[in-house]
Amino acid sequence: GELPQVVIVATGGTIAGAGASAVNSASYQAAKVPVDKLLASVPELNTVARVRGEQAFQIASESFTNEHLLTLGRKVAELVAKPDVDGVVVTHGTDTLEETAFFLNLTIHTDKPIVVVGSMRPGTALSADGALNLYDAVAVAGEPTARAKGVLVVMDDCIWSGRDVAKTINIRTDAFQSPWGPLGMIVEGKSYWFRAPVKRHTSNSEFDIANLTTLPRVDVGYGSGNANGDAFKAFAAAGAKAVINAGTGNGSVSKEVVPTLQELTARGVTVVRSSRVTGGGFVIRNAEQPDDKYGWVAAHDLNPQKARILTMLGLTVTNDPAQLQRMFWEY
Ligand SMILES: NC(=O)C[C@H](N)C(=O)O
Repeated sequence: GELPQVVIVATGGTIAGAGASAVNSASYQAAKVPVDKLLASVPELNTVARVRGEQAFQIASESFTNEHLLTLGRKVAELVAKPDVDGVVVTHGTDTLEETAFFLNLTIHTDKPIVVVGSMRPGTALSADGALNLYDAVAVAGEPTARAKGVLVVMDDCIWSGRDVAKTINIRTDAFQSPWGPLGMIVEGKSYWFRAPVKRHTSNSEFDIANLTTLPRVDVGYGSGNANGDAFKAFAAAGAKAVINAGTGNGSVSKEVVPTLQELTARGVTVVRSSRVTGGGFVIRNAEQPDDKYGWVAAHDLNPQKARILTMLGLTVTNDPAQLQRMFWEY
């Protein structure tokens, strides 16, 4: 039959990176190779889809801002609205890829596949992983079976939900993991599915960025031994509308920090309890801290950086902690 039409929106990252020599797998410059060159370097893409590229940005993903998220979101929404586009691939640095994937998962109202992809090694390196990752991502984006599953992340032969996948190691090609496992595998251009997300996403999301020019400021404070509330106070003083506590363990909060967070709540700053546990924090309401009494929100299984994304979007709708908590259960 006819090949699906897939648009590749390039944002930079290591998948567009270049090093001085083939042994440079870790020392290189991200965001160097333009999208047309990237596409031309993998001619096999043309066997799974009719592809064209658009250069949205050329940046390393650690420098992604809220403005980048909004601009990218609008670009992707515009593309999926076109009848001649069957799917979209976003190439992205891996450092904040999980945040952008979750953001798109919550804001693009479509059933068409949107796949976010990156690489751990630049294209100039021995055993570069970008070419196969890109081929896999394009194949998945052109797949009818990938529709209505939310925004996907393809890395290292695995298909993940953009909701809960996260970068868990920065020096191996199997960098991305989710506590709940991959949704499927992509092998030789064919998708093999095992499960589908049950959380609200894309077509079924209540969030709308069409008329937004900014997102509310939300900052993340990190929990550790000997913690204090100074960073949270500074965030609030600088204008944060919400703070995420990247808490220890179950989202626990040091008794040194609790009074600061209570004070912020009293001043109208939303407090969200997440967990710094990398393999999968799981924060339960009113466990560790009395959230009902304090008016706090539990981030459930969303890591602090993903909790920031949902909190920003939630605050565009409401700052009622009960409504925000509902969102953390539903998305
Ligand atoms: N592997 C990568 O893509 C890392 C790079 N610093 C980035 O996120 O843009």
